[in-house]
Amino acid sequence: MMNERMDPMRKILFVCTGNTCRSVMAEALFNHLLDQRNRKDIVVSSAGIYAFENDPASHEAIEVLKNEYGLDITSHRARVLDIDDIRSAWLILTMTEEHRRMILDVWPEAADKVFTIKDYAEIRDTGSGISDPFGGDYEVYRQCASEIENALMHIADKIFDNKD
Ligand SMILES: N[C@@H](Cc1ccc(OP(=O)(O)O)cc1)C(=O)O
Repeated sequence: MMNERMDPMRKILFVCTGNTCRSVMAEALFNHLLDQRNRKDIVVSSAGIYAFENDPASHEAIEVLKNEYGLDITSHRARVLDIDDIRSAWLILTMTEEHRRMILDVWPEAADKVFTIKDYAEIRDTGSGISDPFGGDYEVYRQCASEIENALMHIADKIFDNKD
């Protein structure tokens, strides 16, 4: 992986399919974690492999983040992953193995910085993916956010412990 001393702002990019549910929640939850730990050296963003540009976050994702975490994602607008994202990212965390493979099919040069979020968090439970909550109810989204949050806490510990 790129030596972080080359760029004081490390960019972490979360990727899902539509950039209206999982990666948006991951972006907001990780930003929240960074605020809590007073880390200003990491920039977070998100994108989707098949996003419809400018779609807002899904209603359920907005409600879950507001009610369960006090976070406002109403200003989010979906966007498609592009080459600039790939080049500028220090770390790219995908929701599923399929997302990871799709990225590497197009940009094999990114192999050393693309991981599924669960693999990078070293969580080995029921498979390596965060399932798509699209079309599910509030509880499905609440569980999805909680699964993402758990992975992100492991990732924050890993990044900060190893890189300080
Ligand atoms: N299934 C949607 C696209 C979509 C897929 C997944 C999805 O969830 P996420 O943002 O977590 O990838 C959002 C939107 C459609 O066909 O309109």
